[in-house]
Amino acid sequence: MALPAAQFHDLEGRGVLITGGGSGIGAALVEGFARQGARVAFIDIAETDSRALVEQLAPSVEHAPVFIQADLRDVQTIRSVVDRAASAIGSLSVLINNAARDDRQPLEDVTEASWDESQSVNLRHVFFTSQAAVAHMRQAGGGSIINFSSIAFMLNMGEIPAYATAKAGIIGLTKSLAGKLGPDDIRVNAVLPGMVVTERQKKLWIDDTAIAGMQEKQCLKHMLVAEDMVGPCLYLASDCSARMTAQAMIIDGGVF
Ligand SMILES: NC(=O)c1ccc[n+]([C@@H]2O[C@H](COP(=O)([O-])OP(=O)(O)OC[C@H]3O[C@@H](n4cnc5c(N)ncnc54)[C@H](O)[C@@H]3O)[C@@H](O)[C@H]2O)c1
Repeated sequence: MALPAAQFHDLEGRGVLITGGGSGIGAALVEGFARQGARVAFIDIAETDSRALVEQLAPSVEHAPVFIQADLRDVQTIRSVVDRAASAIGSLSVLINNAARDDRQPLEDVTEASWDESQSVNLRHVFFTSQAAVAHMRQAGGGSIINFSSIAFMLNMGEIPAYATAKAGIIGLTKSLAGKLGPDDIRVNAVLPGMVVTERQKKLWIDDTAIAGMQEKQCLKHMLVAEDMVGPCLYLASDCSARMTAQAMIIDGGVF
């Protein structure tokens, strides 16, 4: 699957911040928005992949993406990196909270520390990054926040209690933020990907049998890849969805 051919002209020159943009779905989003002519900044903990992505894209897009290295588990640094991103790209109208880490952990092995770690990498930064972005969006006259949840929390998967909790929490957070920020014309929506086959997923968790098993459940018999998440996010970022907020959009090939 290639990136969508559609052009959303209102995204040209728009300030877009993507968390976890260095690899996987985030990297496809960085490329997808950059190819729309948006001014993209992305935050990631991983330097090598992120720098390689900027180098790869810079020659062929109007505005080279700006990479800011940070660990989003560290709440103290979030405000300063969001401010840095906004000043590097000139304004901030779109925030995509995509960073996460879907560690598996059997029930018996969960500790207080591992639970808190999971919430810090999968949920807490979604709130604090949004909180830091709001001032910039108000300045820009409005905005769109897109939060990455997952269908995983609806699949009764026993080995991901903390991750599933975080991804379910993102739906509640999305609705609360949408209620608070609607009067400022800041829209907040969630996306719930299905099984998206990325390099990391293949390396760590899924094999051909798992992919075939999920395709069996999907209405659409295609393997989902990172680029499949780009079109829905372009739509949610664009004025095409101007009256859509507090929603959760499932992109899973029709499992649910
Ligand atoms: N791949 C799937 O099948 C799938 C399914 C459902 C939902 N999702 C969601 O989609 C989003 C992207 O998933 P993905 O598969 O591309 O993940 P990924 O692991 O490939 O990429 C996540 C990115 O976040 C970055 N990151 C991780 N911890 C960080 C931290 N502390 N600070 C800053 N950056 C950090 C990583 O370096 C990486 O670049 C996630 O929110 C995930 O939960 C993915």
